[in-house]
Amino acid sequence: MTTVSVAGLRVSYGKRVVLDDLAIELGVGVHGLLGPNGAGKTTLMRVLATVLRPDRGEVRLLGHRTDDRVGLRQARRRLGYLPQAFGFYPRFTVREFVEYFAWLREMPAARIPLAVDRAIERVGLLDRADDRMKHLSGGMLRRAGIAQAIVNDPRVLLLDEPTAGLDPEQRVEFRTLLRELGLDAVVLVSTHLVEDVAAACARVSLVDDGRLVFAGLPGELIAAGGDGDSGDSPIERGYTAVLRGARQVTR
Ligand SMILES: Nc1ncnc2c1ncn2[C@@H]1O[C@H](COP(=O)(O)OP(=O)(O)OP(=O)(O)O)[C@@H](O)[C@H]1O
Repeated sequence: MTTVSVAGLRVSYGKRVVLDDLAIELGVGVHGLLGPNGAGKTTLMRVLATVLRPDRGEVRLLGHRTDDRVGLRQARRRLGYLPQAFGFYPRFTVREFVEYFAWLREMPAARIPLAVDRAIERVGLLDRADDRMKHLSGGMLRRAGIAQAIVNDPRVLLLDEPTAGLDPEQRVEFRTLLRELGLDAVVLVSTHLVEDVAAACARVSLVDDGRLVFAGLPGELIAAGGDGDSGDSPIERGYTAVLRGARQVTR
């Protein structure tokens, strides 16, 4: 079942059009979002997270249109979002930080304490729950960010470069968490680590210069690559082959 659907999406910053007539449909499961620097991944995430209003196009989250006030509020309650860069009050503890997002997403007060501890536990930060945010390492901050994104048990979870700064052990644990979350939610993960996609994503989309140039199974992306394509792994070679093909078509 499609739970996120975008059609005819156009977004510009000033005169620069960064997403142009983009359409994408996502169902339950983990989806990887790949693309070069500046391709428009974060912009797409921000539109889906309802923090950036598109110039035009239709965005539906869990059946709700985001240009409708009532629908927007309903969708936001079931949304989780880890931005690429996120702010926080440095004196908040990890627990206070996650609690704050539970409250923002209008969770029933009685459910918050358990949900907060569960989210912190799932990212492996329970032993640091009472530490102030300003005392965390970069990778720990990222994990606190993931905890706030999942605290409301979201049906649509948007993670913008969640593995940036995670050590290899944490990255492996995070992939396990992703697969768990993807059992009953739409999870969209943007990353530059093509290997994360091969390991944890059921489907993959590739954006280049504001356009969707590939959507399919990781195996299909791998199959697109050949020995002559650059890359250290089969999926990296598929990635460069698809980009090269898309750029030849537009020239
Ligand atoms: N606030 C902004 N104002 C003006 N231009 C912007 C703004 N945010 C992004 N852009 C431009 O929009 C384009 C798409 O940026 P976006 O951050 O969505 O790409 P990305 O695929 O997430 O890149 P990266 O992999 O480097 O994070 C880029 O050309 C970028 O310079």
